[in-house]
Amino acid sequence: MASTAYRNGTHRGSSSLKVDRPLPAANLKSSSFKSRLAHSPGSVLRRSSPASFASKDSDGVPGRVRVAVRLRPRNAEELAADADFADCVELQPELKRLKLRKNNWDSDTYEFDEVLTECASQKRVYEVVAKPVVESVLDGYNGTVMAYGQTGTGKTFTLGRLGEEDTSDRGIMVRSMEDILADISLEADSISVSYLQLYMETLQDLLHPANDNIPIVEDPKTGDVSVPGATVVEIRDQQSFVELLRIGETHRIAANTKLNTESSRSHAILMVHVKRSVTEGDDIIPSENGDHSHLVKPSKPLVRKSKLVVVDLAGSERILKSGSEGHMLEEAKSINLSLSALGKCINALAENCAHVPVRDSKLTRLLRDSFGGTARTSLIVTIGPSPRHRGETASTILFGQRAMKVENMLKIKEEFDYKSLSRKLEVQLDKLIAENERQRKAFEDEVERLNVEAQNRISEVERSFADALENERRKCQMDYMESVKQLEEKLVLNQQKHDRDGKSTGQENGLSVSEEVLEMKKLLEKEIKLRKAAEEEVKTLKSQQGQHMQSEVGGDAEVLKLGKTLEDEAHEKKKLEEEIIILRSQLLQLTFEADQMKRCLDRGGSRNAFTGLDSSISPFRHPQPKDSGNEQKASIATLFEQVGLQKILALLESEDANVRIHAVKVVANLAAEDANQKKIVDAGGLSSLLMLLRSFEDETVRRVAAGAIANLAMNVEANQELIMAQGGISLLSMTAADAEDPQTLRMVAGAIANLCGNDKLRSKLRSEGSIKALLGIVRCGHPDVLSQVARGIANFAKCESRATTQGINSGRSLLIEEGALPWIVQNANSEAAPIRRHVELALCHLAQHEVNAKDMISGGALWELVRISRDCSREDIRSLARRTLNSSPTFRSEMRRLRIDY
Ligand SMILES: Nc1ncnc2c1ncn2[C@@H]1O[C@H](COP(=O)(O)OP(=O)(O)OP(=O)(O)O)[C@@H](O)[C@H]1O
Repeated sequence: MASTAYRNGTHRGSSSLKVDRPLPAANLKSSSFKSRLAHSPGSVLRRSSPASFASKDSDGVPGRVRVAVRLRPRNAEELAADADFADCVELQPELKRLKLRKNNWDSDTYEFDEVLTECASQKRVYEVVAKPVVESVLDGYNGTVMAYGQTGTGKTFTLGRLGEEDTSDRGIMVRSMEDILADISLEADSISVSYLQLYMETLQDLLHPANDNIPIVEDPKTGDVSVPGATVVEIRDQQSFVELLRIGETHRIAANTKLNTESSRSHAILMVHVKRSVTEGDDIIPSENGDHSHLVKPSKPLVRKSKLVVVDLAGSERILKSGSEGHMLEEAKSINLSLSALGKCINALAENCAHVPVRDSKLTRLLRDSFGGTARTSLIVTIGPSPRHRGETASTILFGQRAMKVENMLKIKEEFDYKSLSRKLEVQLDKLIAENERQRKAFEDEVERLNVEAQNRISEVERSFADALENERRKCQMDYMESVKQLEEKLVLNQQKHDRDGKSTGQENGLSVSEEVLEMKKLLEKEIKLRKAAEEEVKTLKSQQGQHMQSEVGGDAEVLKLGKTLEDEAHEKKKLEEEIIILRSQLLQLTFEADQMKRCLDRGGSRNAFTGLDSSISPFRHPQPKDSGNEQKASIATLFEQVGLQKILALLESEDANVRIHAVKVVANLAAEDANQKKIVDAGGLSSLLMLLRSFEDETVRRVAAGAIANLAMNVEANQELIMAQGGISLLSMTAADAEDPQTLRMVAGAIANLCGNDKLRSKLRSEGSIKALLGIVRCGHPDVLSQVARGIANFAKCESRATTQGINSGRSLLIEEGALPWIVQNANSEAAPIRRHVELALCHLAQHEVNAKDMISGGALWELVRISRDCSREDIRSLARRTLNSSPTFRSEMRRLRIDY
C-alpha cells in the first residue's frame, strides 16, 4: 500500500518529496457537495475488494473519508511544563501539511485534507470539516463528523461547545443544527434528534438515561444502522436543540483524569435525522379547454431521509499516563478496546482487506455506515502540542492518515412518500372540487341564461302570433260586417229600384249580387290561405320547440313550458280553424241569402219570402231554382271537402257559444240536402243536435238545431226512428211547450210534423205529448207556424187512417181524444191556404172511419166536410171529402136529419 506519509528529505538526504497521491481530487473547501461531485467525475473507487464495512450498491457516488487535523493551543500546564521545549508538531496549513518532530533535526511530514492550527477559529473548523457534510445531509445523504484524538486535545471543544457565553465558541453540533434549520422548511420537512453515549460497550440514551442498553439494529440489505430504542426528539428551533445538548452533556460520563479534568469517558453520538420532501416540479395537466392554470399531476412523491451522526469519541490515552486505576482503568480499557476495534476496521478498509471486523465492538457497529458505507464522512483528529505526548500524537496522526484511505459510496436515501402523496392529492382534490364547483356553477348559469333566452323567444313568438291572429280575426270580422252591410244596403236599393222600375231592373241587381257572391268566394279563398299560413306558423313553432327541446337536454321545466306553449298553440290553431269554419259558414249563408235575394228579386217578391217561413215541406229546405241549387250544393260540397264533417260536428260541442251557433247553422244547411242527411246521422250529428236542443242555452241554437232535426226527420224513416230512440220526440214536445220565438216554434212544429208522417211513431207521438205540443204551439198564431201544425195533424190523421184501414187501429182517433178537433174545425176554412189545405186533408182522413163520425158531427166537422166536398179548390181533396161523406152511414143519416142536400 502506498503510504500517505512522506518524510522530510533532509532526514533522508533527499530534498525531493516522495509523495504518493492516492487521494481523489475532491476538495473539502468547496461548500457545495454537488459542485464537488461535478468536479470529480474521474473519482474512482479504489477498493475493488468486496470486503466492506457496509454493503453497497454500485449506483452510489464515490466519496473518500475526509480528514482534518486540529492542533490545540498549549494549555496552562503545558505552557509551564514545556516552556523550554518546542511543540512536537509544526503545521503548514497552506500546504495542508503537518510535520511531526522526531527530534531536533528530523521530522515526518503528513498531508491532510485540512490542517487547522491552534489559532483556527471554531467557525473555520466548522466550515472546512462539517459544513460540506451537513450540506450533503441536506441533499439526502447520510453524513458523519467524528473527532478522534488523545484525551484533552479538544474533541469535545471542537464538537460539543455550546457557545452560550461567547457564540464564536459554538462547536460543530450547534453550528450544524443552525445550518440545517436555516435550510429546511418546517412545514414540509422534519428534524429529529437522538443523543446517545456508548459507555463500556453499553449504549445509553443521554436524553433519557434510564433507557440504557439500547440495541443496535443493522439492515443487512441497505447497511442502515438504527437504534430504535433511543429517544427521538423533534427539533423545531435552535434553542430547544441546545437545551437537549445541555441535558445530554449533564448525563455524559466524565472523569477527572491526569490529562483532562473533564475527560469524557464515553463515546457521545448525536444523531440528527432529517426528513425532506423532494420538491420536484409537478406536471401541469392541461384542461379540456387547454387551460393550464390549475391542474397539476403530482410528481412521484419522494421523501429523502438522511442522518447526520456526530461522534465525540472518548479520548485515546495511554493508561499509565492518564493515571487510571480501578473502575477508571476498566473504563480506559473499554475505551481503548473500542477505539482499537475502530482502528482495525479502518485499517482493513484502507488496505481493502477482505474482512472488516465490524462486529468487534458496538462502536464499529454503530459507525458501519460512516466508514466504508454510504455516508459522507469527515474526521477531525485533534492533537496537542506537547512533546511529552509525541507518541500519542503520532498515533493519532497515523489513525487519521489511514482513515483518509477509506472510500465510501455515497447514496441518497429516497423513499416513496405516501404521506406527502396523500397531502398533495388532497390539495389536488380540493382544487378539482373547487374547479368542478366553478364549472358546475358556470354550467347552471348558462342553462339559466338559455332558459331565460328561450322563454323570451317563446313569449315573443306567442305575442306576435296572438297579435297576428287577433288582427286577422278583426279583419275578417270587419270584412264580414262590411259585406253584410253592403248586401243589406244593396238589398234596400234593389227593393226601391224594383218598386220603381218593375221587373226590368231585377236582372241588373241579380248581376250585382252575383258579383258579391264572387267577392265572397274570394274572401273564402283568402281565409283558406290565412288558415294555411296559420298552420305553417304552428308548424314553425313546433319545430322551434323541437329544436329548443334538443338544445335543452335535461331541462324538464323548459320542456314543460314548451309543452304548454305547444298546447296553447294547438288551442290557438283550433280556435283559428273554428273561426275559419264560422267564416265559411257565414259565407255560405251569405251566398245562400244572396241566391235567395236574387231569386226573390227575379220573382219580384219581398225579403220575407226567402226567410224560409213559407217552406211547406221543410223549414230549412232550400227551394231553389236549378242553377242556384247547383251552386249551393257545390258550396256545401266544398265545405265538406275542405273542413270535413267530423270537424264541423265537433264544433257543435265547442266551448265558444258563438262557434256553436255558427256550427249548428252550417249543420242545418248541410242537413237540408238529402245527400248529407244519412252522413250527418251516421257521424253522430243527430245526437249532437238533440244535445243542443236539450241544453236550451240559446234561442238561436235551439231554433236552428230544431230546424236541422226537422230536416233530418224529413224523408228518412230510419232517421225518424233514431230521433224517437234518442228521446227526440219528448224533447221536441218540451221545446214546443216552453219556446216563445215563432221561428223556433215553426222549426219544432215542422220537425214534429215530419215525425207524424211515420206510422210506427204514432202511439209514441201521442204518449210523449207531441199532439198536445202541436196544439199548444197554435198559441203563437203565426200562419207559418200554424201551417206546420196543420201539416203535422194532417200527417198524423193520415197515418191513423192507414192503420185503421189496415185493421191495426180500431179505436177513436187519438187526435180527437187529445182534443184536436175544435182547432181542426176552427181552421178548416182558414184564409191561409197552406193551413186550410192541411186541415181539410186531416178532416177527410178522420172522417173515413165511422168510429170518429159522432165526435166529428158533435164538433161541427160535418159542415166543414160538406163545404170541402163542395168548395175545396183542390179537386183531389174535394172528391176525397165526397167519398168520405157518402161512405159513412152516420154522416149520411145526419145529413138527412139536417136536410143537407148532398
Ligand atoms: N482549540 C482549543 N483552543 C482553546 N482551548 C482548547 C482547545 N481545544 C481544547 N481546549 C481546551 O482543552 C481542554 C480539553 O478539551 P476537551 O475536553 O475538549 O478535550 P477532549 O479531547 O474532549 O478530552 P477527553 O477525551 O478527555 O474528553 C478544555 O479545557 C478545552 O477548553
